[in-house]
Amino acid sequence: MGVGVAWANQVRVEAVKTVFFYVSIVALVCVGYGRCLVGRTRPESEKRLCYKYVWCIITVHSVSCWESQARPRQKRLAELEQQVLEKASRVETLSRQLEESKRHAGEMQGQLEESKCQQGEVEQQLSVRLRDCEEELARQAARPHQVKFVTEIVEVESSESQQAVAEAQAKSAALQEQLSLQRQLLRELETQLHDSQRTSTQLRAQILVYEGEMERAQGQLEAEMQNLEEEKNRVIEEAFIRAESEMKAVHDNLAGVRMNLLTLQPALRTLTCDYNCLKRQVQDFPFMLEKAITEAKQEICQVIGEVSSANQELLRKYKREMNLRKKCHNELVRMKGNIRVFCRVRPVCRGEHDSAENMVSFDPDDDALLYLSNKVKLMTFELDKVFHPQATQEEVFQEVQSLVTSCIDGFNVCIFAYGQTGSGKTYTMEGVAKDPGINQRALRLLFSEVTEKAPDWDFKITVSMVEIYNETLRNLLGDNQGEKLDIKMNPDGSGHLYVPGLTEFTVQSPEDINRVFELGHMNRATACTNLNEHSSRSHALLIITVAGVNSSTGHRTQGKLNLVDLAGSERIAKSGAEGSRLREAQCINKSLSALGDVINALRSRHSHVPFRNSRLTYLLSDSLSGDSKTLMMVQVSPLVSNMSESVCSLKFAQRVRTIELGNATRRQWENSSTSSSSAQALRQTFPRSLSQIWGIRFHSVPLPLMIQVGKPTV
Ligand SMILES: Nc1ncnc2c1ncn2[C@@H]1O[C@H](COP(=O)(O)OP(=O)(O)OP(=O)(O)O)[C@@H](O)[C@H]1O
Repeated sequence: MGVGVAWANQVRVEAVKTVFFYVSIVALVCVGYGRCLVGRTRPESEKRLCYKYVWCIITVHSVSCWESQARPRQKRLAELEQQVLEKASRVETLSRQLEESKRHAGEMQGQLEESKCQQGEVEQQLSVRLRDCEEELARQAARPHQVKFVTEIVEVESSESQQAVAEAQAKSAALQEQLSLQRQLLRELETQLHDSQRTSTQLRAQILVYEGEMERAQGQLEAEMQNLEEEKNRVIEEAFIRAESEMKAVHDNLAGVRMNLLTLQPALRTLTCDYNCLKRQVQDFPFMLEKAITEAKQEICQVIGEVSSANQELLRKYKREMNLRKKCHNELVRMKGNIRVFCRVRPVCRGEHDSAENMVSFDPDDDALLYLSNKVKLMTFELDKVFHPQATQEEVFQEVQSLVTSCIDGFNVCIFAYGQTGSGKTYTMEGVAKDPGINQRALRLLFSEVTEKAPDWDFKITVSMVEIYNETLRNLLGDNQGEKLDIKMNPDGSGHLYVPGLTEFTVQSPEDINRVFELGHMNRATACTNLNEHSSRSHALLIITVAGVNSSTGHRTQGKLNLVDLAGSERIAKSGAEGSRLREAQCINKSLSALGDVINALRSRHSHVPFRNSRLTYLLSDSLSGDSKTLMMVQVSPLVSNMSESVCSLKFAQRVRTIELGNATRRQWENSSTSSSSAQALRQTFPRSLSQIWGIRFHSVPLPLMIQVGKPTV
């Protein structure tokens, strides 16, 4: 039953598989047909090939299907045959058992017959003996006289008769005993007979049971054999029918495949033809490729030639534009003035009780105006830019960074911090560790700028640090702090100055920048007992040289940036210095005066510029002349007690600034008595608002005065 269900399941699974296969084939054909429809441009031979391919798949699958269905049937047939063999062997075993039982029953019957026979014989013997004994007894009984006689005789012949009686009695007892034994034996034989009869009855019943069972088993076996035979015949018949139909289908498919093969041949011929054509093309390809490469090379060469001539043209234009840009820049700087003056008012420091609330004030609308008021009057100072006490280091640097970067373009730049002691010069230039000043920020900016230009330009940044104390030059990056440096004319005949023995440190990474400042600060500190006091009385110079070469044009630039923290500018009279302090103050005064003279002479286009009047101006001579740019950062203390020094510093700054306004046109106005009134008239023609809108600034000091300014008084 279970086998039948499994068989049915398997047939069902096969049927599902077949249906699925045919559905997928139909889908494949549909897709193929759809593609053929879409790609109508495909050759007919390809379509035919596609159909043939599908037919082949169907044929192969049908054969494999038939095989896969025949395989389980054969297996089932083998199982049935195995079952028949098993049943046959069981029937044989049962027959053998039956034979055995029959033989056993025969034996038992034989034994029974024998026992009966023996019993008859014994019974017969016993009955004969019994009869003999009874006869004897009867004879004995029938002879009483004889006994009496015998008794008499016994009485006569007593011993003999007594013996004979005793023997007869013993004989009689023995016979009696034998009789009882025979009776017992008879009883036992009767019991055995009963047992044998019972066993025989049982065996017969068992034989009957076995015979019935055998008949039943044989009937079952025959029925099952018949069923199996029928099933086998049916299955064989079915398989035969299916195989026949499948064979027919296979034959049909085969015929189709043959037909397809016949039609494939022309397609194959076409393909072979195409292949030969392609082969010829492949053979020709290297020549075609070579030809194409040669043509492409020629075209590329032509294009390269065109591009290089265009490049040359662009380079020429670029150089022209660069020169123009430089000229424009110079013109712009010239218009703005090569000297710019900023003012920075430091905040009131902790512990300073001298409130400056009313002494310094600012114009909310104009960041170039600063007001100083003492008890009696209010003074107005106009500069290029005024930084109020809250201005950050970053804000200050924002204003000076264009000057700093111009040294990459080959300009010489000087930035001075000027002011009395304690007005914030060192703070502005050096700053503090957490908030560095112009020096560090400038070096970092230059480094990042040249790094950005690195692909086109090869720049080298070198740094030197010197200190001028009592007109003596000291190298702050060198090993020997006691060595005094000299300024000499360069023996190469270039007319430039140089300082023999001055250390030049090449900056190659941002870490180098930190190293330079640490070393400079350390060397400056080791050379003096009180750094603060010492720094007030000496000028500190950071000299940065930026030299670059353009890798494509070979164009070279060299610019120098001088960052100068000047010594304190307080008046000797007020400080009341004596001895060494007096000499220090005189030296400071001398160098600051010389700086004023140089600026004055430069802006006045004097034929002689007194650079040699101090070490400071002599050292900076190449950075102050020509197209160089100068920024003076005037530091002002907000304290009332520093009022007079603040006024002096601001007056000096303003004079410096007004000098630069008298540029090219100043020469015409020099020594002209009308120039003052002309400038005044010009100034009056521009309303202040207009001048602010156009960025043109007029100053409160008359222009001719600028030229008349002599040495700045400090
Ligand atoms: N803008 C500022 N913000 C905060 N503190 C400042 C500022 N400017 C100056 N100071 C502080 O004022 C004090 C004096 O400044 P600094 O030492 O820079 O003056 P200096 O002009 O260099 O003096 P010296 O000529 O003696 O060297 C310092 O403690 C400094 O930190």
